[in-house]
Amino acid sequence: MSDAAILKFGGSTFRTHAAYDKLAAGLEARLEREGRRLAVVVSAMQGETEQLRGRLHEVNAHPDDATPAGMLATADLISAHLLATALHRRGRTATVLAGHQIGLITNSSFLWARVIETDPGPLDRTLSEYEVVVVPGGQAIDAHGRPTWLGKNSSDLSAIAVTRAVGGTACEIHSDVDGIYTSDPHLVRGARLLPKVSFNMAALMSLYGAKVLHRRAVQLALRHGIEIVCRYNRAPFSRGTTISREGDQMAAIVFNQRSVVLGYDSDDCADLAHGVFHAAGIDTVRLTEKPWVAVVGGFVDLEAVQRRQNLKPGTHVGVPVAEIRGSKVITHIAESGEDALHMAQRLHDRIDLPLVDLAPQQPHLAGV
Ligand SMILES: Nc1ncnc2c1ncn2[C@@H]1O[C@H](COP(=O)(O)OP(=O)(O)O)[C@@H](O)[C@H]1O
Ligand SMILES: N[C@@H](CC(=O)OP(=O)(O)O)C(=O)O
Repeated sequence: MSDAAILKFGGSTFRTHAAYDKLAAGLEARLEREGRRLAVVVSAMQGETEQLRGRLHEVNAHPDDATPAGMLATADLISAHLLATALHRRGRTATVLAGHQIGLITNSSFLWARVIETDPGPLDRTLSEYEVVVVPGGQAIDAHGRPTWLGKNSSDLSAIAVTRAVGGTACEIHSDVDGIYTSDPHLVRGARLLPKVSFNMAALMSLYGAKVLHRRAVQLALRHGIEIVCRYNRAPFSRGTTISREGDQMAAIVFNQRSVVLGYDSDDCADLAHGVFHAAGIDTVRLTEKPWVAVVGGFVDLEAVQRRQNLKPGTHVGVPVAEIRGSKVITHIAESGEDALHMAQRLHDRIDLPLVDLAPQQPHLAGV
């Protein structure tokens, strides 16, 4: 077991090539300060994964799942090599462990794969040889050695899986925000930083589409008691939120303009659709007051998934905006992504007011 620190840097860290040297300088300072080795999980440069998806779709609009799984994660691999080479330029020993080398074995659900086996050997051995081991996020292989993808924005999940593999108790996740806020601080005026958040609250926020942390990463961290420390992605890497068992439950307004609510003819049809999406690893919430399912976070070829699974396609109802109060949630529905933004702002403006008659998961069609 290694005592390495586990750090993750999201795609927002890498807007230019110069960012790799800046980060290498920050990592070097930490190596000199602490003397601990570093396992660093990195995401693709911002926008690169979707550029690759665009290129793939130009050639085939409906590829099989194995092809994007093999192709999209190469963006994160390139990013990992750029960081390793920036460290080499500074005279540091660093190497990359790609998806087929890190010891994470998943099922064969190529685009939303689940880790079923972890071999700590490769990470432990490599950390004993190099000061920094760089791991591209999202990549793994199935039991046949075929490339699998942990899903959109899954580098957080890779980071927690790596922490677990090396027996670590904390994982530091860096982004262009220093932590979890009461709503998206780039879109909602007055959003406030939440310094201590419980796993349940963080998981609930991710489930409803708060982009800052991957839902399954929070779940895996909870299962293994791994504390998540959210930090800003530039020096001095200020620490904003800690997610732990001791964290607080509080109020938040969560929305993701890419999420969509689908309506079905009956509760049975909605339950079936929810089950099918869930089995495919796609994040959905069954809104129980009506036969509606919220598909969270976008990047799902809804048409293809529904056709392939022989589902009668759901009708487009709107965009969900979740009002979270502790463990209770009301899902409001906005007509469009733009509307969701205005609705989130109005809800956030009254976030400190007590809410009367709060019913869990009750969808509200009317605006607020
Ligand atoms: N409640 C929230 N708290 C903080 N950030 C949020 C929240 N909801 C959405 N976000 C968004 O999440 C973004 C960070 O996630 P992401 O874009 O995936 O970053 P990275 O590329 O670093 O992983 C922020 O820039 C912010 O706009
Ligand atoms: N290739 C991944 C990278 C990732 O996880 O992104 P981020 O850490 O920036 O959310 C993606 O775009 O899905």
